[in-house]
Amino acid sequence: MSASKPAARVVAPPRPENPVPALNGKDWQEFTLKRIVDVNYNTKIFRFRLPAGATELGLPTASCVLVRFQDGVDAKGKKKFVVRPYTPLEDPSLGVTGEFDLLIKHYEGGPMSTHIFNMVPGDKLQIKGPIAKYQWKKNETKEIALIAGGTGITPMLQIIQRILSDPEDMTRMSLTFCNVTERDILMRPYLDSLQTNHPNQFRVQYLLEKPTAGWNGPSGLIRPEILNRACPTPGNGKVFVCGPDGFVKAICGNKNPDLSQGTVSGYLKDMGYTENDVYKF
Ligand SMILES: Cc1cc2nc3c(=O)[nH]c(=O)nc-3n(C[C@H](O)[C@H](O)[C@H](O)COP(=O)(O)OP(=O)(O)OC[C@H]3O[C@@H](n4cnc5c(N)ncnc54)[C@H](O)[C@@H]3O)c2cc1C
Repeated sequence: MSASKPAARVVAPPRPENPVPALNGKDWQEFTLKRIVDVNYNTKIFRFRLPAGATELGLPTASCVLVRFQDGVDAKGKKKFVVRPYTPLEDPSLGVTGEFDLLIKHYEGGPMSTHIFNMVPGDKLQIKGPIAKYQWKKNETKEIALIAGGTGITPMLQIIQRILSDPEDMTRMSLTFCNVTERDILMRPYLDSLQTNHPNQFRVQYLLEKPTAGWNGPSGLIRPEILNRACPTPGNGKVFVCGPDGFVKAICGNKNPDLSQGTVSGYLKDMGYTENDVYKF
């Protein structure tokens, strides 16, 4: 990929000079669901309205939020809550949209995803944050690889959008998006359009575990040959990894139980990458 900046950019209106963030890091706040957008057979986008006065959600890239709903009371009459982390789909601080999106996959019997899938526009959800995961700094490296499995695409989207929206950020990105079948690929038209509009800066490869007839991309499980195609050479860029535990474990080893990064193991270690080269979401 060449370093020249393409003309077309991610559609993001300019950030106001004095942004007012909705999130304050400590309080649970209620956000009203505005719209639901179908993505595929098990995943939808839930679009929430920012509260009056806020111009952005207030997330550093890349961060997640905590979501909760009350699930009855305990024996002492104290409220019980189900709490889960989610990664807003795009970085709302990129522009004044008055709203933000959560991309959520439904897990059969999963309390939070079932609760959210039962919501209708006008319903409210309690959200707290942000929880900063990785503090992206423009041009901190020339090249990055983003390796995502399933809904692990969400923090990658924050990084991609942050970089493509900043005319001064020349970082080149390679996304490897791994899914079970073709219909599991989330946001594919959007990702393809980014590749078309930013050919010098963004490329995507899809890997399917169980491809159907006619699939002419790579198939099988993630493995060094696929990673080799995507990753900068060790020491020359960063590799971001996000997905189910078994996926992350095979690629670079899981995070520690206290959620610190831990050492790099798995394929990336075998390929020569160290803790400096890898970030696990
Ligand atoms: C930092 C972080 C950010 C996240 N961001 C998102 C996001 O943007 N969108 C999104 O849809 N989810 C995201 N998740 C997962 C989310 O927090 C919940 O775990 C998920 O929605 C299931 O919650 P639940 O209460 O419905 O089901 P649970 O009762 O928690 O789980 C139901 C079943 O699904 C399985 N399961 C749960 N989560 C996963 C997973 N990620 N991969 C594979 N199997 C899983 C469980 O093992 C269980 O069998 C994120 C998780 C983390 C840790």
